[in-house]
Amino acid sequence: TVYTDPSQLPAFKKYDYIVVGAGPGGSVVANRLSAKSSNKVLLIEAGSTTDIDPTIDVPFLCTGLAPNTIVDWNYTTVPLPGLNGRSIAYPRGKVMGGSSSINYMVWTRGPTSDFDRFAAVTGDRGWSWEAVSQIGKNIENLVPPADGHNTAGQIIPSIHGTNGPVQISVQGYPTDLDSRVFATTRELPEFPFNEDTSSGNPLGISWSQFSVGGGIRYSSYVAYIQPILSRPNLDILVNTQVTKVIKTGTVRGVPIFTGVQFATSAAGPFHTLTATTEVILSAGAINTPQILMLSGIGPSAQLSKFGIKTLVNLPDVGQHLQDHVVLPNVFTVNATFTQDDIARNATLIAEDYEQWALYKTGQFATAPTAEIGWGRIPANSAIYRTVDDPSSGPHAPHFELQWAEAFASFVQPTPATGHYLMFSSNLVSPTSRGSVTLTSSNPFAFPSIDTGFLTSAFDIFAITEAVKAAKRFMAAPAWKGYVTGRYEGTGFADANTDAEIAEYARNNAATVFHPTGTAMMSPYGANHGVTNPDLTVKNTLGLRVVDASVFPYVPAAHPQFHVYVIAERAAQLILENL
Ligand SMILES: Cc1cc2nc3c(=O)[nH]c(=O)nc-3n(C[C@H](O)[C@H](O)[C@H](O)COP(=O)(O)OP(=O)(O)OC[C@H]3O[C@@H](n4cnc5c(N)ncnc54)[C@H](O)[C@@H]3O)c2cc1C
Repeated sequence: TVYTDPSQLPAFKKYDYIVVGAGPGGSVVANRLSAKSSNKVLLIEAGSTTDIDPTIDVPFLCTGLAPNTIVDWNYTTVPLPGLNGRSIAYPRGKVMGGSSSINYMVWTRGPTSDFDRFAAVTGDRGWSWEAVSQIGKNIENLVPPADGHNTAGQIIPSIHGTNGPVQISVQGYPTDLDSRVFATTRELPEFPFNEDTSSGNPLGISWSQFSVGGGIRYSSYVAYIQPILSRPNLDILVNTQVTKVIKTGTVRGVPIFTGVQFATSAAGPFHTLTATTEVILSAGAINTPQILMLSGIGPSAQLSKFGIKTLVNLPDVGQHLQDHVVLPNVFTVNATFTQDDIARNATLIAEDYEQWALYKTGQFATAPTAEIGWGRIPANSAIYRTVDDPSSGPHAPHFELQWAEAFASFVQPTPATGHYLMFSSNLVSPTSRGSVTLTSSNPFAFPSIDTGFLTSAFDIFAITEAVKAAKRFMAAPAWKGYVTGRYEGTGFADANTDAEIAEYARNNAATVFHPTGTAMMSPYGANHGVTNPDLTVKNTLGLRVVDASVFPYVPAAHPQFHVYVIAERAAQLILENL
């Protein structure tokens, strides 16, 4: 049953598990635990059902879902020193499916060494690539792209699953841009073609894969919750924010946290419920640490500042926030049609929408970004004289390259005329780390988010190298006559020296929306970290975190796949314990 207000919950109902948050983490856990009919599961989500915005389903319209919408938490960061003091929008999905309902649907698996590093730093081989790769495959259902084109040579089907809940597909409707990108891979040996960057060795350039199937977005809601709405042992409570977890007892001095408090506004009323077995926090990398701290689980110095009694002193709650930096480099192009023309033409939008609504085909049935590439800074770079390579291994990327046939900027509005190509340089192995801290003991007050972007020597070096790589790429013969210049409005046209490129990066960079690490895993018994390798919260009982907060390092990839992986394994661990 889906309840839209806490007052609707029948008083007699008891739950074995209460899952907080319906993003990829919470959706998977709620599904897998309720697959066993004797488990009674309650899933609580702060946002509403997805029908609040029908464009959620439309892949092409993803960029309109945030910031400043009803399906976004509408956070902004603090002024970021590395971005010349700019505060940036920090979208997080607030709707069933969480951020997977508003994300850009890019589907990537990181390098094998990322998972092996998780295993190494947690002391749990269960997180190694070898151990999780089958779990990952079982999540996927590879289907044809929306235009049904032959994808031979654009993906290696044998490494993907075909029976899992999340439909994935190669980008649809190839364009001129695609031919030029792949022509460049033949012209410049520095940028090799990689038939499938999800193989565990992502280096090189490939067709993009998306969590899109049959022309619609496959969010965690569509994949994991919608198909099981009729399960009698699963209840879902939407529009309701969990304000803290509650200590319900103690075993040999260890506090049990199986209670939750929730409300729809700061004015209350505040309701409570106790799970008979476990509470699973899947509120995402910003809200999970906020809930922990509001509950008295976190750095005691910070908690006492807001009059919150420390029940479990865990200094790393909210710390070690790691995210990827996006820097959209805009080129002007000699074209008669780019995606810019769609945004400027209401008739075209209406037509494309109608085609999508009727047939789930056409421009709107595919995501707006095109190819994807992953690269490393040269091994003989000067930076290595002072800094160790922060990547997880020799096949792990430092930066990502991504194309779209349109203007894109986080600081400039789209110009009313002209045709553009966006070629972003993203930093995916940052050494900078930030934090999520409380601003108040009021659970409805926004936490303070500091991403720490571009505050380390390595990060500014790597983003500068990534811009230079993008420039070399676009100087290949394949772009002759098409690319007419670098866009002036963002300062890109004048970013020539390393110092100028660094300044241009500080003025234009934003987030790829991949926060992780704020409840990071560490070995059992370690006095750092927040969660154990089985994702239980240290020095507690009955409480687990299953979401992007637990990664000790941000994956060098778009992370949704990785969140599904940790959630599938977490569900296995919970079920095995019974
Ligand atoms: C704009 C955007 C674009 C992105 N693009 C991509 C992409 O192309 N590819 C990719 O791989 N990744 C992408 N990501 C990242 C990816 O979506 C996230 O890593 C992933 O969704 C994280 O899953 P999660 O379960 O940890 O948290 P979330 O998906 O954020 O889910 C958390 C859920 O918990 C709910 N919640 C929070 N607090 C409470 C509370 N107190 N009580 C009740 N419920 C609560 C939230 O409303 C939300 O529904 C993008 C993210 C965004 C925001």
